[in-house]
Amino acid sequence: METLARLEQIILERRSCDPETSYVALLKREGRPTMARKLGEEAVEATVAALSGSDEDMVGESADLLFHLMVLLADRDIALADVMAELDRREGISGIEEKASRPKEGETTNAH
Ligand SMILES: N=c1c2ncn([C@@H]3O[C@H](COP(=O)(O)OP(=O)(O)OP(=O)(O)O)[C@@H](O)[C@H]3O)c2ncn1[C@@H]1O[C@H](COP(=O)(O)O)[C@@H](O)[C@H]1O
Repeated sequence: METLARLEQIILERRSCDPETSYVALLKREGRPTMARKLGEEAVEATVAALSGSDEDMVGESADLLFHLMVLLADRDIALADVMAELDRREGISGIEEKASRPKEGETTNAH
């Protein structure tokens, strides 16, 4: 957690650096669609590692995935603390229970 908080600060600082020497600044220059594409690619790579890679592959791809998520959150001006707060809010709520409480397909939340 401390590591992610530090990474968040580093990313905020590096965004305004020279894209020739900073990958974060390069992603900023390329723009949000590139950041989003990279996040998607890293998610796929992590998925492949989970299914057929070594533990080392899985660790590496997970780190890439978290890094690119943090870059995108920074670009959206969303604080890591907000994501952590959402996870805290969900603590103790079973995913099964939460899914079952959603409106069924065809149902609307507004009674007319
Ligand atoms: N944690 C990371 C980090 N993890 C992954 N990466 C980079 O993310 C990229 C991952 O992309 P790929 O695996 O797809 O590699 P690739 O195929 O070469 O990339 P593309 O050609 O597809 O763009 C690589 O360039 C990695 O070096 C990271 N780059 C930076 N950081 C952190 O961000 C800090 C600031 O970095 P700079 O802005 O580069 O100074 C660093 O000190 C680190 O703390």
